[in-house]
Amino acid sequence: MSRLAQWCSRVFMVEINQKTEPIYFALSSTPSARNKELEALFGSGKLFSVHALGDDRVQSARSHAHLKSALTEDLPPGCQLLDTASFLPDVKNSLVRGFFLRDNSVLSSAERVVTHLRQKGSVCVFTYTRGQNGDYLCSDEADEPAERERRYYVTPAPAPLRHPSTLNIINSDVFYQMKDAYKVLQECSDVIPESKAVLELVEAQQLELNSIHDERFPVIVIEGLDATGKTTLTCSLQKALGAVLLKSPPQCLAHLRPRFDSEPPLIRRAFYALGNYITAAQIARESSHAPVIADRYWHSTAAYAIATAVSGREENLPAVGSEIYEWPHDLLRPSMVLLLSVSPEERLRRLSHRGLDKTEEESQLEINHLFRRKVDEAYKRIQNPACIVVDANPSPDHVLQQVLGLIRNKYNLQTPGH
Ligand SMILES: Nc1nc2c(ncn2[C@H]2C[C@H](O)[C@@H](COP(=O)(O)OP(=O)(O)OP(=O)(O)O)O2)c(=O)[nH]1
Ligand SMILES: Nc1ncnc2c1ncn2[C@@H]1O[C@H](COP(=O)(O)OP(=O)(O)O)[C@@H](O)[C@H]1O
Repeated sequence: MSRLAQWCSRVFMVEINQKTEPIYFALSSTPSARNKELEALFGSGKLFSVHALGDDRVQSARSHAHLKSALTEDLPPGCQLLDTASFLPDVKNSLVRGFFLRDNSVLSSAERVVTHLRQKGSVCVFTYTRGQNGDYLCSDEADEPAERERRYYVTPAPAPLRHPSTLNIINSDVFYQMKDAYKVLQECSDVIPESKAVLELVEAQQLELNSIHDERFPVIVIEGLDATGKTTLTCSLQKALGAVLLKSPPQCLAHLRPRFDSEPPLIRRAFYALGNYITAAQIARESSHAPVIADRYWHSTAAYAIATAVSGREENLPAVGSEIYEWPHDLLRPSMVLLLSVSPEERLRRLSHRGLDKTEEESQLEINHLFRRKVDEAYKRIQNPACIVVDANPSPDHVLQQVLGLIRNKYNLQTPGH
């Protein structure tokens, strides 16, 4: 069966932008009635869909990232590059991300770029052309000549029940067992040697964790977007409670973060997930003799991963109660998670005062209110434990007293010297 024939069971989703509904279409051997949405999408010019190929999930993830930068760099002005994906409706792990090219340039120069990529053999390219009766046809240059005689028509497809971007989240964007994240970095170790260092640190900490059982003192996690006041509050709590201050990712991984922050989500999220397991071992050790304050933990990892993976509107997030928001059963659970909530204006004021360079995701937060809203909503949907939202707009001391009150109400924690 030709590759194009194999893709006939799939639905394609093309996102014009983050605010409008995507356009869905499928390929069929029979033409369909004309459809204004497809007319708007296919309109005029040369059209291609391009998907990176890879022998395994690590190679596919990295090829997709390289393809995006290659297309962004090489495509001439006049070409539109749209995020696309193909999937089997409501089938987990069936999502294949790619790009849809609309070439309105004078010299159809996108075709040269696409042909070059196809010749390198690293991508799957479908070409869309307008038929005599005004319908649209799809062809695959890589198909055998005999196969190319077959005609595949673009036909409208209904929107699926679950937004396609939620199909691959489990164990590609968010990990629910250490061994699944561990496996991703094992698969990377030949192309990313630093993976070995991370795996060695995890093994060392896990050995230690197995020897620690009792957790006598509370473990309080402070969560929130950048510049909501986590660092300020966690330092004050450390002093006020005589607590041990930890963070995720742990300090022992700090020098490796830039390396993994430059990798696609599959690898980056596995790195952060393993960072949480190392932090968990440190929490288990320290909470046997003192209260522990953690600056970020699994809520950050899951919320940023989910908000990044789920494209389009906030409504596309997995529904409240979804398994996607469930805490990993093999990850130490904190006693309390406090989510610092600050108005967008106050947060920007603090960010500008802080003057530190922002991570790529924080830069995203500034230019993309939609992304920020999705991170915030994902934080609040995570269960077991759920976050307690704290108004962090007031002064540092007011926030500290508010949080100390919450902690003391729940635990009989005395301030040293009181
Ligand atoms: N800590 C942490 N950050 C993550 C994770 N996934 C994505 N990120 C993003 C969220 C933020 O954009 C950035 C946070 O980096 P840091 O943890 O170093 O926070 P930083 O100390 O820079 O800012 P902060 O003052 O803690 O908000 O990394 C994760 O699993 N853990
Ligand atoms: N409650 C607060 N009111 C006003 N400014 C604050 C408050 N908490 C922190 N800040 C200031 O806001 C900036 C970001 O605070 P920080 O603790 O680094 O946030 P985060 O760790 O969440 O990124 C810093 O300049 C800090 O001095």
